[in-house]
Amino acid sequence: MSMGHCSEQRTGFEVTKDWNGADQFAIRSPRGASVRAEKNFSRSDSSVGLSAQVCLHGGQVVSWRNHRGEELLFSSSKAIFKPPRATRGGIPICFPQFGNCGTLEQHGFARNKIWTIDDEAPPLNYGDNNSNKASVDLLLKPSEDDLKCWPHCFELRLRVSLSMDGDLSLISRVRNVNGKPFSFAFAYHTYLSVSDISEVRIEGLETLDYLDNLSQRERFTEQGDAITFESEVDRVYVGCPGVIAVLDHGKKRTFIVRKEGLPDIVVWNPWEKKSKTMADFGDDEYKQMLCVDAAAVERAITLKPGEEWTGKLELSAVASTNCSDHLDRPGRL
Ligand SMILES: O=P(O)(O)OC[C@H]1O[C@@H](O)[C@H](O)[C@@H](O)[C@@H]1O
Repeated sequence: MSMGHCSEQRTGFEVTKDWNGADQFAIRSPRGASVRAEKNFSRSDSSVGLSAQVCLHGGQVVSWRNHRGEELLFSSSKAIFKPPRATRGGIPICFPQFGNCGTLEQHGFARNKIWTIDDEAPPLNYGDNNSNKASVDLLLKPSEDDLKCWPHCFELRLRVSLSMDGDLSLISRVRNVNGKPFSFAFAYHTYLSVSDISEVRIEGLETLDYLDNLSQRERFTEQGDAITFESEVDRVYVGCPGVIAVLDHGKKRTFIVRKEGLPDIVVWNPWEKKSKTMADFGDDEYKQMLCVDAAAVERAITLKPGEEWTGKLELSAVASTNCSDHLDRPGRL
């Protein structure tokens, strides 16, 4: 049975079974923060309090809970849990393609594959302090079938960490182990759970250019003070700052989205009409979700043989919608 990489900060790890009988890998940190990897997603009752769950199917984070045990990521009540299909919710990984911009399946194949626990994850050559975090390392390598449709040998590593404050971080590394350069797109397709989409606004994307997927990717410039929602939105904001805020006035909560190595932010809500055409969306559930994806979409990332790319997403949930709080990193929910 596969055991995960275990650093000295961790007090223990366990392999259990979920209610489908699939392997589930859990690590617990000294103050009880836990990150759990499951082979298949299940609606298991995740431990109350600070926690995150990661599926080996898709390398997908499917749950992130604050100290009160409140779920911070959206999952559809009609999500379909049958691999190879990605489940609707959490944080699917889009790689090596985003959307339908290429010859591969929508959003690439990574979200539909079974990843493995990475027993020997190389150290991050990157200023990430992993102390006081619970983390799990996952790995995806291409199968023979993957190589037939995307003939590039790669290693895609994902470290999912939960800090004692409850911040969730995802660090991905793509290494070219191929003889030739290759290019790819990448996105953390992050389904945030919100009270009601009409109560939500995004700050930090004002005045930026975006490609509107609802208008054949035509380029526009954002005019408003902040982004609010009254209809379907599907946009790629390009060249974004490293931190933006998603304010949920209904829940009096702010998500702080920090990113590195990922220049774009994709904002998506299908709204009522489109969500009704999607079998894995519950009635009116579009109101309870907002996808805010840290991404490299507008321009592909190119790696020469032996090169590695790193992209990081860090999410914090703050119990306030007072703008001035964002930068001060106040106490988490
Ligand atoms: O239904 P999927 O494949 O998970 O994609 C959902 C949406 O994902 C978004 O990120 C895209 O911008 C949308 O165009 C897409 O519809």
